Amino acid sequence: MTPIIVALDVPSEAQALALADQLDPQLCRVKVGKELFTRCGPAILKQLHQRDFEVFLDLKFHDIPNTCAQAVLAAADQGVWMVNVHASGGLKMMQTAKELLVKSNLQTHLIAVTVLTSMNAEELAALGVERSLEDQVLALAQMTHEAGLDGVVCSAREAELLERELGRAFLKVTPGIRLPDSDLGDQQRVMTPEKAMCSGSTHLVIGRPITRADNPGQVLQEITRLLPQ
Ligand SMILES: O=C(O)c1cc(=O)[nH]c(=O)n1[C@@H]1O[C@H](COP(=O)(O)O)[C@@H](O)[C@H]1O
Repeated sequence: MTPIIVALDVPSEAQALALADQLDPQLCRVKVGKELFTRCGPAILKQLHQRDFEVFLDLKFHDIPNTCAQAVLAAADQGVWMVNVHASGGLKMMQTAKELLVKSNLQTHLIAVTVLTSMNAEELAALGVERSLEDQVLALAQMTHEAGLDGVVCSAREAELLERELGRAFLKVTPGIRLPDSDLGDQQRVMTPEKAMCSGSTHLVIGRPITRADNPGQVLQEITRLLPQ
């Protein structure tokens, strides 16, 4: 199965479906994030499922344990393949969400965001975090692992460290993927798709390099060809 997840970061159902219709569900999964979901609601998930896409619902929940767990359950009840929370919500928040999924017999993958790929070491320090960026990613990933979640969102730059410390089976879902000629945009910790896969990423989240291309379907095919088999 493909490691590529295309981020459908567009403001309407029509635009999301027009984009999805240019992508092959054999070559990628899709991600519905805060912008699209807040505009379209769960209807967009149904439309994407009807087109045979597996969906990562990226709403990055971060709340008290009960509220977060119920939101994760609500997401999983829509049949999504993956859902995420912020690891900085803490061990109890993550454990409660995982326990509710297990109790409800739902197979949805639950992962946690460590340090956003748009952040650099200075910005992290400005939040009052005294550890290095890598140590903070590792500490949050270890907590996520302890809580029994399936993996983390991190940058590909930390994937090798996490594979060493937490194993291959623990998912490393890495946004901040850029082609050599892509604009960085707001991303800071970036890597190319091939390098990311060789560094231990298990999944690549790719938005603008595909969605802003003249021919998104063709760029998806080209990236697929570049990946190690
Ligand atoms: O959870 C995420 O998906 C996420 C976490 C993170 O640390 N960084 C990050 O960029 N993302 C998401 O990944 C996507 C990256 O999009 P592009 O920068 O356009 O490739 C966006 O939809 C972000 O919301």
